This record gives sequence, structure tokens and C-alpha cells, in this order.
Amino acid sequence: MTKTVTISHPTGILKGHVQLPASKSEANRAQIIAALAGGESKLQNLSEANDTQLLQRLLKSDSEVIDAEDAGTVMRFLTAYYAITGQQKTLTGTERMCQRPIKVLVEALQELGAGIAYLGEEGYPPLRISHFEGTGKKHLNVRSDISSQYISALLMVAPLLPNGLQLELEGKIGSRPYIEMTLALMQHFGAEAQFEGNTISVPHQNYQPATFAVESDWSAASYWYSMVALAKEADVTLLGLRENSHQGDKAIVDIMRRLGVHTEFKPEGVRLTKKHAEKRVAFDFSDCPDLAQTVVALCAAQGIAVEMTGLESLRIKETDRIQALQIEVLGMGASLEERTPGVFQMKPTLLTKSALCFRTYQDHRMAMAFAPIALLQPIQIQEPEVVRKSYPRFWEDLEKMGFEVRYSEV
Ligand SMILES: O=C(O)C1=C[C@@H](OP(=O)(O)O)[C@@H](O)[C@H](O)C1
Ligand SMILES: C=C(OP(=O)(O)O)C(=O)O
Repeated sequence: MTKTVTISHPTGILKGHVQLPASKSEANRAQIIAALAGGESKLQNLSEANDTQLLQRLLKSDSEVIDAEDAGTVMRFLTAYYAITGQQKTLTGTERMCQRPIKVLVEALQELGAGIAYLGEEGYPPLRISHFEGTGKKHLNVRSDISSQYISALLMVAPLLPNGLQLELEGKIGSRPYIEMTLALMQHFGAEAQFEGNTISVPHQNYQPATFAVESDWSAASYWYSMVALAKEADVTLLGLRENSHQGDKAIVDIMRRLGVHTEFKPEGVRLTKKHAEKRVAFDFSDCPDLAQTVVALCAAQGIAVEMTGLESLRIKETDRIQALQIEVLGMGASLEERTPGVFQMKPTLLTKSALCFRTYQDHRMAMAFAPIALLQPIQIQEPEVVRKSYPRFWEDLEKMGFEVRYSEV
């Protein structure tokens, strides 16, 4: 039996306000840094997203076995947190988490003096963290082309190291805005750092407890942008988003300007209305990999040809997102192919009225990226509960905006 949701929209007209979930990326940085700061920090607007709630529970847990489930930030940030604070823990996660690499982070922490062993395959969780005997090493070379989460994890613990830390980033810097978000949050809690060229320097210093209000999630906003692009008429306000955001996924504003959505910044959030869409576009997702699925699904539905680069990290996220997208757009009559190394092209056809049922591969973003297509025709999405990772109220919010959402098991 597979849980399935059938979604349709009777009018195709979207009007109203959406209260988005708060950013899980900001929340999880704030929670780690607040724990390192000690004292009484006040974190406001932590969302119900499982990734956020999970970290909150785990930071309070005395258990020696820690299950990071499918949350990349939780796995990577806690590895550095437990290692540098000298806690004995076994860190594990879902089957998929144990296929997501962590070697770059583990080796960096080992160089700093952490005792970490692999309990399964070398380079992957589960991990056993046993002790910390500081080597006093200050300068580390770290690859930055696999996941920025390793860099963020190291940066957040860096102020605790007696000599601070100087990271030399090697290779392409993927997901760079997430590194900048980490530095911004560190600064909010009183820790200064310098990012010049490929070098990030963090002196030894103390964090200060602080109040921090998490912004709404720009990645979650991207699905509403897609809905506005596909709607017959739309006037939608997404609450709690700011023009001066820490989140790199604010790039959706510029992407969607070309794909049919006008953004107006207002004090309460962003107001989205429809505009003309281009028929052929090219985007680099190196800075905003979580937006790629939104764009692929929208372009497949709208018959927009798109060339994409910067998708390398998609293969090691909640699922192999390239493969998942290739399979799902094929069902829509579109093709997604790597034409030359690193350059993907999607050739769409205009959507036919054939029945569409999308699989989600235990990936919240597969569900949310394809859901907007329900504005064109009724669709089905399998395992709809995957959205709990970042946006648990996603289906309820669709209903509030006039979608019909029916659950079944087939
Ligand atoms: O640091 C973060 O909060 C994140 C960084 C990105 O991962 P990578 O750095 O692995 O690309 C992003 O895809 C993920 O959803 C959240
Ligand atoms: C990749 C993601 O999350 P994480 O790496 O934190 O599991 C995501 O939310 O799209």
C-alpha cells in the first residue's frame, strides 16, 4: 500500500496570504550556536519542521545514541558539536543518511584532535565520537565542492578552539550563501570572522547568548512562486520574508522574474503576481541547489526549455535528485539530460492531459516541487508525508488556497 494524495484546483485562481514555515537552515545554526554560547538565548519562530524539532530534541538528549534521521544539517552540525565539546556519542541516521558522505568533515575534525571512528563504511555515517584532545592545529585545507554543511559545521565550533581556525577552501565553493549565513549567525551571537578569497579565519572568542528571530523559509516560498506562475490568476502574499535575507534561496525572486512571477517587497512579506514568462532560460544553481527541483518541475509543466549548471550536489541529497527528476519529467513527456559534463538540458513538451502520478523518493522537495502542477490538471503525489522535513503544513496550506486535497492508499 502506498499513501497517495490527489490534488486539484477547481478555479486555478490563487488569492490570499500564506504563513510560511521558518527556515530550517537558520533555525539549526541558531540552535547549535545558542547551545555553544551557553546562558539564555531566545530563539523565536522555530518552525514545526522535523529537521528543526529533531535538533531541538537531540540537543537536550542525554542518550549516547543519536539518530539524525534524514536531516543533513543535524548530522553534520552535531558531528562537529559533539566532537569539539568532547562528548561520547554514536551518531546515526536513516539508510539514506548512511549513504551521504561525511569524510571531509570527519577528517578535518580528526586533524583538530577529535576521536571519530566509522562504524560502517569508511567516509559515511554511522560514526562513533569518543574524545577530543586538541592538537592546537589552526590551519586546515577543506574541500568545498561536496557540501557546504561541512564548512558551516567547522565554522560554528571554531571560536571554541584555543587557537581559532583558518579554513582554506579547496575547489569550487558550492552553496556559498549557506556559508555566509553561518558567518552572519555567528556574528549575531558575537563571534567575528573574516572571509577573504578562499580563506575563512575565525579567532578564538566567546559567543554571547542573544535573541534571534528566524525568518520565513525562502526555499518553501519557491513552491508558491511556482503556483503563481501556473495559476490562471494570482495575487498571493507570502508572510515573513525579507528583502535583506540571510538565505541564498532568495534567488528565487530573480529566477521567477523570468519564469512568470513579479515580486513586490512589502513590510509583511512578498506579494506575488503574474507576468510574462520566457520560453528558453539558463540558470546556475551552485548557490541555491534546493531551488533546482522547483524550476525543473515548473519548466516541464510550462513547456520552457532550460539549461542548468551547478547541480553536482543534487546527487547526494535526500535522494539522487538528478535521477529522480529525470524519471519524473519523463512521465510528463519531457527529457532531462546531461549534454556535456555538468551541463543539463531539459526539453519539455507542453503538458498533455494524461494522468500524472509523481513519486517522491523520500524527498520533501520532490513532493512540493511537483504539487503546483495540480493547477493545470488533477495529479497524484505518492508518500505525501515527506513534507514533514521542512514544511509539515504544506498540504493544509494548499487547501487554504483553494486546492482540493484527498488522501488515499493505493
Ligand atoms: O547548510 C544548510 O542549511 C544547507 C546547505 C545546502 O546543502 P549543501 O551545502 O550540501 O549543498 C542545502 O542544500 C541544504 O538544504 C541546507
Ligand atoms: C538538502 C536538504 O537538506 P539536508 O541536506 O539538510 O538534509 C534539503 O532540505 O533540500
